[in-house]
Amino acid sequence: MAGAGFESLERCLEKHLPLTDLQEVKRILYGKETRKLDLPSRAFEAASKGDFELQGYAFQAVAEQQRRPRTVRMGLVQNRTPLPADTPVVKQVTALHRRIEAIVEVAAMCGVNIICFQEAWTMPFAFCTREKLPWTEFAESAEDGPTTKFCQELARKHDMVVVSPILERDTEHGDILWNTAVVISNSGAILGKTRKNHIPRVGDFNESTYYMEGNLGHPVFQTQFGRIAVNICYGRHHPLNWLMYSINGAEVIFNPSATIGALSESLWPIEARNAAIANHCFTCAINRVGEEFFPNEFTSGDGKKAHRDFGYFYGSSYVAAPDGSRTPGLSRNRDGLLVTELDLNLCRQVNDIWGFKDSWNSSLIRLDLKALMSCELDLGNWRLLPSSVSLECPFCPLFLH
Ligand SMILES: NC(=O)NCCC(=O)O
Repeated sequence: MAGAGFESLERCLEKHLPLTDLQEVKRILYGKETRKLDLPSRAFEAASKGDFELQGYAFQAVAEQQRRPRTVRMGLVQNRTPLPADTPVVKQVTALHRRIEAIVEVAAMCGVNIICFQEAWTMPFAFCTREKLPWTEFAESAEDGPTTKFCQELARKHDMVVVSPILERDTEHGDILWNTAVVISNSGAILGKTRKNHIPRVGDFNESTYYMEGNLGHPVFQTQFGRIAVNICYGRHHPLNWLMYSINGAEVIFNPSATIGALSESLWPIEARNAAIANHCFTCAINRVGEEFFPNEFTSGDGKKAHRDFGYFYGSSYVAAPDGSRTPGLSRNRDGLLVTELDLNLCRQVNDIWGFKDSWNSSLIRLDLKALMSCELDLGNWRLLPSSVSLECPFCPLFLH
């Protein structure tokens, strides 16, 4: 399996295909071409100085007579952990804050309205080890931990919504851990938080040693720039998860991830993109970059020899649109910022053409009415919760309100 030596699928195609073939291959593989964004030269200079990649693309919607375009710019950040995993915890967190601060400065130059970082961005992805200390020391309060305060400053300074996926310690409720994303308004206020709904138990992804499946359902956050949701990493393999965020009104669903080539690289271009198509929304898939080594060897009960590394995190962050088109990916081997301009009107335009969600939406409305009117339900596997209008599916974290 290729590591850092293989830069990206796009570079490989561009290097080896004649131009006319390349255009056809891209049309079939990537859908309607995204326009390259004209980003300021000082942003490219700052990115080059900071040694990270900067790419920008725009998706287009048709001009409507009665709605103005709802144009917003998204920033997706992928990065390696700058310091070795055995460096003191606070030093690692501080180094990551400095790195992200520099990338967010460039995002601001590019007019980004909403920025999202990778899963558990303040730490190495140490859950493979199954050791508790020092890794649990990376956990912070979602409400007033140092990383949330740092992101609130960024949000205020740059007038930017910040989506900050962290390892959360819920100090108000028994000090337990969660895999959480904090959503911070461009005013600096905390809009809320959302928790990873599906926890992997595959290969070295031993996350269930640390935290449970999320208990916050599928919240959607109304920001000044549109309605957003966060489907954390492993949640992207579960179509009903994307569906619920979309039914709850999300126009853009972020998928901050940490995943390795040997496990998921062939699924990566398909899953978030398919979710954008199936749910008539934009999806933003973000993955970390590079290799991380841990002080002690570990195994995961799968017959593999004891090892100290997680494997190769292949970056390749991208954005997909409801019409099935997508941006090229960031590279597999460099830190990067992907700036994407979206017209959110495209969600409804594609919904009107394909209508994939219409049957879901109409049946949900019927369920709500039935629950409200009689509270007598015959819904197979669904059961009525005390609120009388909420239904819970026993097989997956689906809640209907
Ligand atoms: N972080 C995480 O959930 N990874 C699981 C592996 C995958 O989803 O590709």
